[in-house]
Amino acid sequence: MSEAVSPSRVGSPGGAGSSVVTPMADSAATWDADRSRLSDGRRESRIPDELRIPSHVSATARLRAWHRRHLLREERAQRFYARSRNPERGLPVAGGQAVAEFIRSLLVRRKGLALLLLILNGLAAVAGLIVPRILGQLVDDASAAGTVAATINGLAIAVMAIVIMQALLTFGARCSAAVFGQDLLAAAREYIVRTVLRLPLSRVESASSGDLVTRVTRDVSTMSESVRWGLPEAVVALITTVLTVVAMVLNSPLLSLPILVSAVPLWIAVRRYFSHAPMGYITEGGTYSAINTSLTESVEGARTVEALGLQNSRIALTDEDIEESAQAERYTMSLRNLLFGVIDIAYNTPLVWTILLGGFGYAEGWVTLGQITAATLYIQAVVEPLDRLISNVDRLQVGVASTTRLLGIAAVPQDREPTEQKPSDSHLEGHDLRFAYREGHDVLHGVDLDLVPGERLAIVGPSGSGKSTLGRLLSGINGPRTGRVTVGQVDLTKLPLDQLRTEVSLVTQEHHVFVGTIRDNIVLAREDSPDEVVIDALRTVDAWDWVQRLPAGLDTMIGSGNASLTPAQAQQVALARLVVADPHTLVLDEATSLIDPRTARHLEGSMAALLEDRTVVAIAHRLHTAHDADRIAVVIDGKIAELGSHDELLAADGEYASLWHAWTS
Ligand SMILES: Nc1ncnc2c1ncn2[C@@H]1O[C@H](COP(=O)(O)OP(=O)(O)OP(=O)(O)O)[C@@H](O)[C@H]1O
Repeated sequence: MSEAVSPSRVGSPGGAGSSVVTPMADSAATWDADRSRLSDGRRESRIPDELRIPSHVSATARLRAWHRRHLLREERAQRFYARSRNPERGLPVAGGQAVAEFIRSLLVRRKGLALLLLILNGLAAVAGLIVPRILGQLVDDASAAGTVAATINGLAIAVMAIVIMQALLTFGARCSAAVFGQDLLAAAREYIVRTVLRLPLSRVESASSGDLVTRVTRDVSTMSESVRWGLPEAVVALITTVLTVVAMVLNSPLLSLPILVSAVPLWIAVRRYFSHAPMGYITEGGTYSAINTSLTESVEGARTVEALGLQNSRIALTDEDIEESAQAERYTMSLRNLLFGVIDIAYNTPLVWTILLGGFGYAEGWVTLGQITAATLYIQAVVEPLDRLISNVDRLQVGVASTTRLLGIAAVPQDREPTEQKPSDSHLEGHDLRFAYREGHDVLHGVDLDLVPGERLAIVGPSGSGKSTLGRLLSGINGPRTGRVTVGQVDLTKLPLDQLRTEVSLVTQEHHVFVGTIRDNIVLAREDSPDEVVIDALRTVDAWDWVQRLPAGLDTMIGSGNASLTPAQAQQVALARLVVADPHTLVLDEATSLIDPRTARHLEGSMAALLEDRTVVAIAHRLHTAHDADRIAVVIDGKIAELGSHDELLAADGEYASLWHAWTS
């Protein structure tokens, strides 16, 4: 007699083997979608041949070709950006206003530290600006007849004292910047962790895991880098630059004309850069997510890739992703090159003009030698902070792009609105349940189900008929499109998640083992559970024997990089976790299918005590599970076609009866 009982699986390899079929079919669909992604032109990574720059052409032709390529990359970045802003296509990207509000909220709470940072940097910058002025005075005094050596010595000592003071102020400013940056970073990280943890499960599942992982790893580290270093450095550089220019004007308005004039092209270049860079960097981040998504899919589906011979298409897909990312990086690189080119010209030319203008002004008696000296020193002095300002602003742009992606996670709409309502009892009821994974494609069509507290209901039906979807709705993972699932008259979607899990829990084949001790893994839902409760739970699921044989017993570290558990043991740990959580209703979706049939029957036997007095909805893939149930719901094409006890359904001689006869014959 076959153990495989889901009607569509009758005749397919039974037991654990059958569980491989569905994932492979699902994965094949994903791979097919990937292949069509390759062929439908959405991926457009390569630069067309006509835009390739031939080797022996004139400089103007090269410049024109470079410009055409730049425009082409810009167009592609715009298209990629538009796609990534579409919330239907995975995790959204936040707008500039949300980023500004986020940064403002971080800064407002650290006003004191931010002010100290500004004051110290301002004083250090002012100290640095006094030195050229004194040196200019020194030149004037030295060139004037009759200046006594004591005056010159006094000025030299003043320069030394100011340089020492500036060094101390700079040191203090850098220390406060580091503290400020670390504090901001910690706050930002806490915010991200909180945000990710409150993501609705239904949205996490529909988002690409590669994208989510890229956001919480690369984007967090990029944002941190720019917050820790980019922001304080940019503030310091900005203060120094502004004060240097002010000092130049105070020293000689005439000699500051060249630097003021060169600010115009610089302003234009910076504006142009700012209007394009955010999109470029967001696109760049999106392409990293795409690479991670393809790689994650390939690694997770390695068996399917091998079984279906998809290696070449996976490699081609990853190549396309990498090429697309390279093009996005080249686009932002050309934006930077353009900006830095203009900056180089903008601050080298004024030096020449200042000296020329200074010579002319000196001859005309408009300026002194000291003013010319101070002006040239100021121009030299403005180069370094200006350079730092621009490169840190660029770093901030990358950080802002990452922040928009991180805040995009927070923009994911919630799928439930928790209220204070408390269920009056443990009566679970579903009424007129309709649900669609894709708009306009309902997979449940008005299901009504009234569970009697304490009953055991088995759901059977062909593959794809909607059994698991119904299970997800009954356990509150997804909210129905229409209708309500209530426990004690309260909608499941109106219960806070931690309360929901003590009312009803879904148990699936995905039994995750977290890194930690066996005890940690079991007390997740009720962290203060004593060891006796943990051991009882392990006994209930028949796991205590093997756990106590482990060298460290309950303290044995499991999860990635530690002692590995067999699938059956991992499932037992997951079930023990559930025993401790103690919900009054359990939805079991293939909960025992990975365990070999004998162990499964044994486990089901030992779970009888747990299941007693609880409402159990078992999505049944072995007909004996259905046979033992109080009632059986036969789901066909998203509707309950039959509902009744084993005997009643056999007597009715419908779908269930024919399944049963096929299984027992
Ligand atoms: N995440 C999803 N996104 C889109 N469609 C989905 C998703 N999950 C399930 N579906 C579709 O919804 C329908 C019902 O699926 P469901 O998994 O509920 O059926 P099932 O009866 O549990 O099947 P099986 O016994 O094979 O697990 C199927 O057509 C399936 O392809």
